[in-house]
Amino acid sequence: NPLDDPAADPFDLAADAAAKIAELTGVDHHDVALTLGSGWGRAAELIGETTHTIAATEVPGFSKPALEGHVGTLRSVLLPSGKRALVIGARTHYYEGHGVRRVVHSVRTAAATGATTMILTNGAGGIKQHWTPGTPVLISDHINLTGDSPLEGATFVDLTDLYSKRLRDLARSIDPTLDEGVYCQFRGPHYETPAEVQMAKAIGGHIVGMSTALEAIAARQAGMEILGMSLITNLAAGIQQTPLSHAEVIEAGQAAEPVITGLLANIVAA
Ligand SMILES: Nc1nc2[nH]c(I)nc2c(=O)[nH]1
Repeated sequence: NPLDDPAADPFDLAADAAAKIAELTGVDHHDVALTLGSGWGRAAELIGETTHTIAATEVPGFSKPALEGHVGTLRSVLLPSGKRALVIGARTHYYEGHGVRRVVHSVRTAAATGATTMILTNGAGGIKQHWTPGTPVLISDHINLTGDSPLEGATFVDLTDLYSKRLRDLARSIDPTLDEGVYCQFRGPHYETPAEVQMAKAIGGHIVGMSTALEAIAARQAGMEILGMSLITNLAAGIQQTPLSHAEVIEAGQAAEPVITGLLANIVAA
């Protein structure tokens, strides 16, 4: 992967990726980009007409996803409004150990296609007791526990209102029952111990996951407005009395799919 070359410029590679997407789709500008996390995979079918589907491996800097449940494609979707959405079904997780540049390449590429709104979705563990598996929640802020950053050098970027309150209010105007919470990104790939979940709770977290925070920082650096949403597919360790299982996670995501993809379709159409 060209991003593995320390001498490579990640922004040049994002521009190359955007040019490749334009070449392969004939679409030279996208307005909004969506990253589909566990359980959100079907959203592209509901938000508009998918006119082009590209294998992510055909685009510079993207790689085959390590996680089943993630499709390695990029899709250009024509929205009812006539705007264009770039749907990223090829998320690289930080726990894959390929470095943070690979994790945020899709966001930088989306910005290079012209997108000014970045919608980051994920599957995550819930700390609030009343969140049952299959509950979608808005991300109000994050706590980055990775100890890493996509920003390099003296790049001091403000992260106030990182998860746009305007877009959260828009989402709530569509579904007033939507709750929100602070997302804690752990490195993973292991799930948290009950003690780590209690730590996350003690420091003000409501959601635990293994993605999103680093992508959001890169999206802010690119000047994008960000909406983050988590599908609570399990209660975090210790909050729920039974052990976590990946199978349970996939199952809860599938059950919630029609609800959350309809929500996403309405938000994007607004
Ligand atoms: N860190 C973390 N990530 C997750 N992703 C999903 I789906 N559930 C979890 C969880 O409980 N913890």
